[in-house]
Amino acid sequence: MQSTQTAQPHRRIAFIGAGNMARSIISGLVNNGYPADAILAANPSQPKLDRLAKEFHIHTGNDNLAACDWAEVIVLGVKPQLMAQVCAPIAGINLGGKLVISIAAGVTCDSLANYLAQPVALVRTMPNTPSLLGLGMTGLYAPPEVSQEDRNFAGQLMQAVGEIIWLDREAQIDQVIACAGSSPAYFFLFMEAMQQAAEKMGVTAEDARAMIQQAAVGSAAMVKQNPELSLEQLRLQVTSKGGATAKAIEAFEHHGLRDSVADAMDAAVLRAQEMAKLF
Ligand SMILES: NC(=O)C1=CN([C@@H]2O[C@H](COP(=O)(O)OP(=O)(O)OC[C@H]3O[C@@H](n4cnc5c(N)ncnc54)[C@H](OP(=O)(O)O)[C@@H]3O)[C@@H](O)[C@H]2O)C=CC1
Ligand SMILES: O=C(O)[C@@H]1CCC=N1
Repeated sequence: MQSTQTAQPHRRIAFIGAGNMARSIISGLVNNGYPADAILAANPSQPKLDRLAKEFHIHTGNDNLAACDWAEVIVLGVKPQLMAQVCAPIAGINLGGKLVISIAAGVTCDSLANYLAQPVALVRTMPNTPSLLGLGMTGLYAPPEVSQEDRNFAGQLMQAVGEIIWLDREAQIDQVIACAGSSPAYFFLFMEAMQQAAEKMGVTAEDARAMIQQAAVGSAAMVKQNPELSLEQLRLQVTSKGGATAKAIEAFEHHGLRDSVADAMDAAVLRAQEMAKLF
């Protein structure tokens, strides 16, 4: 895995599918100064497009083919199970000179190349929703034939919404799903469980959320700002011998938190591998 940073010119980007993830990336791009005039979102239902147009002043439309014709870079942002159906008409366009970036989980480069039915410059990415705030984490993989210029553009694009990691092997995309694509949901679940427990103790939902979210933000910042400290060391700094935290940690370990986390991450990888066979 390696990262890259080379300034790239702005190219016209069409997002095919304007759902949660596309919206996160578009928001991050525009907020980072990518020209709104060079971005188009295509989606079947209008309300999402209206919201994007109003907030980010990008082009919008319902015609995927017109969007792909206009674009120099096509970002496929539909659900994996819709990918074949969405790509079928796009395969009729000459994609020569265009770059196609997929954000879909579980759709391989081979499947995408088959769906698009022509030699095409493809980059597979696995972003996550914190991209909305410019705090995303994206893994990228490109087959060997993809040019350095296209790799640089895809890397630069995703760097506009957070950090990136280039992957040497496509299978590593599934590890990125387990570690970063899906993991915001794990953290939300953990905070949700904490909030429920706090409410059971009699803390108001509002106070519980205020305390938990600030503790989460502070903890993440401590991790980032202290790269010389292991996660274990950071945990031990909180865990006074014979104190309250020690008892809480003991309860987590007793209930097998580590095994639960490992099982959950294995399940995410397994499902991504299953999807790759299905879609
Ligand atoms: N959400 C996440 O955290 C992450 C998601 N991903 C990947 O991103 C992709 C999108 O996920 P997500 O944004 O969550 O899903 P959403 O359902 O929010 O977005 C998918 C969008 O595709 C649109 N769509 C459906 N049919 C078509 C069509 N024929 N042409 C154009 N657009 C169409 C839908 O429109 P409508 O609603 O109007 O039907 C919807 O807006 C998935 O492949 C997923 O694997 C990757 C990383 C993280
Ligand atoms: O759940 C999913 O399949 C997608 C991939 C990572 C986050 N959402």
